[in-house]
Amino acid sequence: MNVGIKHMINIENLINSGVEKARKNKHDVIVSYVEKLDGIDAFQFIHSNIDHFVNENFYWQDAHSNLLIAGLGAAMTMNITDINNRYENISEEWQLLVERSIINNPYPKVTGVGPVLFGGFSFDYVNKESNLWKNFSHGIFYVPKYMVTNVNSQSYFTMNIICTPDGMREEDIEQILKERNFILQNSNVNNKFQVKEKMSLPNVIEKNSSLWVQQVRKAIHLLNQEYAKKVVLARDLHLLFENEIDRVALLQNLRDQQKNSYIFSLTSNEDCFIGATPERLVKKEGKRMFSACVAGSAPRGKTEDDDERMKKELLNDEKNLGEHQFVVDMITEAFQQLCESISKAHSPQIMTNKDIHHLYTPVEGWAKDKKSIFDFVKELHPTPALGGTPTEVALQMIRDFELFERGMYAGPIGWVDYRHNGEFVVAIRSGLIRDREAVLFAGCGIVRDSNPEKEFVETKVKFRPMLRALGGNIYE
Ligand SMILES: C=C(O[C@H]1C=CC=C(C(=O)O)[C@@H]1O)C(=O)O
Repeated sequence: MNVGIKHMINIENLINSGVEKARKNKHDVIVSYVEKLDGIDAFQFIHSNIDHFVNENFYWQDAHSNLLIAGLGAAMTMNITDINNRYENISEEWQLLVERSIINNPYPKVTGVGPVLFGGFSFDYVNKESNLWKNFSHGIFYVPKYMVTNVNSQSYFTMNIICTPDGMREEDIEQILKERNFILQNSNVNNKFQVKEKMSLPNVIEKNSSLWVQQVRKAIHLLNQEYAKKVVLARDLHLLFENEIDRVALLQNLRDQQKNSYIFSLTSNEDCFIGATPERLVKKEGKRMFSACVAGSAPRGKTEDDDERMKKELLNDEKNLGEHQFVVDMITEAFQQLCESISKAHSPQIMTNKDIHHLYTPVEGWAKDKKSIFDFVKELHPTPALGGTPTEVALQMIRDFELFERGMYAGPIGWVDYRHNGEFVVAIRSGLIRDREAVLFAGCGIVRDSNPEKEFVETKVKFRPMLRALGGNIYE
């Protein structure tokens, strides 16, 4: 792999310009340097270097594996301090950072290269203090130090360096260049991934299951009193392993097993939030906006005929269609507010994943001037696929009835690049990994004619992707 001297000189010059600009303007400057490097695979990049960046790394793979982004280290971090203005604050901070950056990108038409902000927001704006989510709090975003983007069969390497008004010493610059070369040499294609040891079988702790069914029953009672129309209630499942969980192996299993899902992983200190979700919240490509209504579910059939029957039944099932329609109405309304024009399918289609079928209605639009991806996230989250209808009543029911703290589960997670394109998904089919423990989450849309026992069975199906990837297949 060519880690060339020419690049080193260019980077050094760029850092010096960054330091000068930072000094002159008395604010931090991000210097971003993009190279096209054949043969670096985003996953390979993560697994070869993760031991040196255990506290800050992320991985993203879209549902068609068209775009893979992997990041290591944090050039800068944005924490959410003011929960009420979280979308606006992150958006403004990002805008400012981009305006103040120096970017050397010979490939300006390529999405997801150069400075990229990756991260997520917690599901609820009212978060109880919880030990489980101590490393994520209300959400976290960071610009990686090193990043690989795989798109359209090409590989790009981005390096982001923060220059402060205090300047940078010669040794620091040398150190940065050394680190870059080390990482690139490590990421060599011959360095094939191997699971270190087979994961031990976990002890799966299914606590509060009958209590959860009771809570769902109580919620249905309230829905029947017209308190709300729909609420999504979730439960947690704890897995305890003998040894520390191999996160790279888990990521690899999700990639192998959940072919048409978005695969995401976000590490903050010793914790990793990871999952394989089928659900896009919003994607921005210039002014083109895409969202997806994904709600209403049926398990896969055991035979092909059975599977076809399941799909047909789902497409005609009143309860599921009703549950789905709340999501369609809400996303359509949000798009009508933020877009100049919109289009959507007239009736739901089927989206099929390894374990489950969903009702699915894509929605598209052309954004009004100056609308950022964060404006869309703010308006869309939480859709009734994750919260309920009406939103605020549903949120209160979730706070009252759920038996765990959602944290980042079901929240928006994703990325935005320096040209303000990006994508956010809803972080379901997910879990939090800490040392030997995994906490998984799964929920269901509850409406007036829901059956609590059937909803419980549906959560089992939704736990399967994470359970299988972790080797704890109690619900197969
Ligand atoms: C809340 C979850 O799923 C949502 C997304 C798709 C279908 C759903 C449903 O059919 O209930 C849920 O609304 C979850 O998987 O944890």
